[in-house]
Amino acid sequence: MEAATGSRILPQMNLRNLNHNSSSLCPQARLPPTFCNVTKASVALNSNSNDKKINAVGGLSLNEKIGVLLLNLGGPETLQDVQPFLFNLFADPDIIRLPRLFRFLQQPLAQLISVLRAPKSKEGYAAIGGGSPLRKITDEQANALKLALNAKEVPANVYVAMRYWYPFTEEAVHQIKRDGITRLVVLPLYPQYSISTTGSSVRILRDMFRDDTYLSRLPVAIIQSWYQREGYIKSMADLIEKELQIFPNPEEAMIFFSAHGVPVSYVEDAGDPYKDQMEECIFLIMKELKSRGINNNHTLAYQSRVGPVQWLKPYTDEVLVELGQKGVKSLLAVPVSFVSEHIETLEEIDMEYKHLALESGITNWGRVPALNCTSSFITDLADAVIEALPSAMAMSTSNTASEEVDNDIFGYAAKLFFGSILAFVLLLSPKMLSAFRNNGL
Ligand SMILES: C=CC1=C(C)c2cc3[nH]c(cc4nc(cc5[nH]c(cc1n2)c(C)c5CCC(=O)O)C(CCC(=O)O)=C4C)c(C)c3C=C
Ligand SMILES: [Fe+2]
Repeated sequence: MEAATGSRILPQMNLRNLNHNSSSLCPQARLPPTFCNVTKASVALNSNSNDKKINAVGGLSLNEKIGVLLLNLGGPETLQDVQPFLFNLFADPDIIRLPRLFRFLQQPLAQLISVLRAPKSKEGYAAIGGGSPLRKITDEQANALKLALNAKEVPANVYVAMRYWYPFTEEAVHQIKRDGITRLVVLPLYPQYSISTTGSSVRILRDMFRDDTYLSRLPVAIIQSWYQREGYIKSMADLIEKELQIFPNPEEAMIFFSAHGVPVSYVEDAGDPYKDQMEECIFLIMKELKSRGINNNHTLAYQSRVGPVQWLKPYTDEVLVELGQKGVKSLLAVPVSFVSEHIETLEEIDMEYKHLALESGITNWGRVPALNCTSSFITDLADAVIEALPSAMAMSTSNTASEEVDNDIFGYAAKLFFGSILAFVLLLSPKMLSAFRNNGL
């Protein structure tokens, strides 16, 4: 079982500094073991007496019908879609994290915030052509991945499951059932794990799978994060190296990693490993660049904050101004949380941040494109799928992470207390609500 135990999808298990309350939970974010430990999962496969005919891919049966489920966020395709898309996003308890007692406020709050936010979002989508390119690019990535898997003699169907817009996760899962898939790999298109992205999509998958006879028996492997994979790191380094060549003095350009932010409370209270994984990811990309003789200065900042709470710092807009004031003249922006072009690269970075940087004294601006269908990257995703396949096992029906956390009386009391304050602030303070109209306060 070399593919499962030696897999490069496992090293994230070694991350320090993660917040675990229970040894039976997954280090990524208090998930049940089924969702994280592919090494354990491989035991289940070995004990499957139906696997008589064995093929080259980690001892799989030749009769397997393999599926790959790509998880992504989704985006509005037209300006009319923007408010309902935002409603779906803010109605997600992994995005607006209310304590249980206040969950009844989730939908009314989502309605309110989506209506308040829609004008600002619409402006952004209008500036990039009237809608998100995410569906088109994700479909292209799915096709490219299918071809890459075929080239490696692993025929598979590749499905796209969006969290907040079409094609919704439910549609993809129904298609998987209709196609009679017998083994599934779940691959989030987020290199780093966050409760708000991969965590949220996996939570709804788990709910769907638990309640369905066919799905609850389907062997599934979930790749929680893959930012450490050599193929991904090298592909990112290739893009950076190429883009640096465009600067008049490439060695003088500051490499500016701009990651999507999350509220600080995700990391500090809920144990989101996102920040640790992001920092390690940047370290690995810089190490790869150094091995190629590229020793530019670099920095990491967080973009796209929404609402009246503290997000991960430093903030991209503030750092850009500071760098300009300090005399940095050349800057290469590198979006690093996401592998497709989307509103936050095409509008926020290419328009808003570029404008701010030039205004602050930076004269040479560059931006690394998103990986999209870069062939070395797609080939690496295909390898990740193949390595994960042998470890697929049926999803367990054990308690969900949130149920376990909610059993903690002190956590519950704290949630009640902070929840009351949050509800008060959100519902009674129009000033705070206005924060959702713009980025941050
Ligand atoms: C309010 C909370 C939000 C959290 C937490 C969050 C985390 C998060 N998001 C991405 C990637 C994407 N976000 C996108 C759109 C988007 N995200 C939020 C809010 C949060 N994101 C909003 C309100 C929106 C809508 C756009 C806007 O109004 O600013 C998208 C889709 C972009 C598209 O082209 O349609 C992506 C992708 C990550 C990686 C992340 C946490 C790590
Ligand atoms: Fe987002």
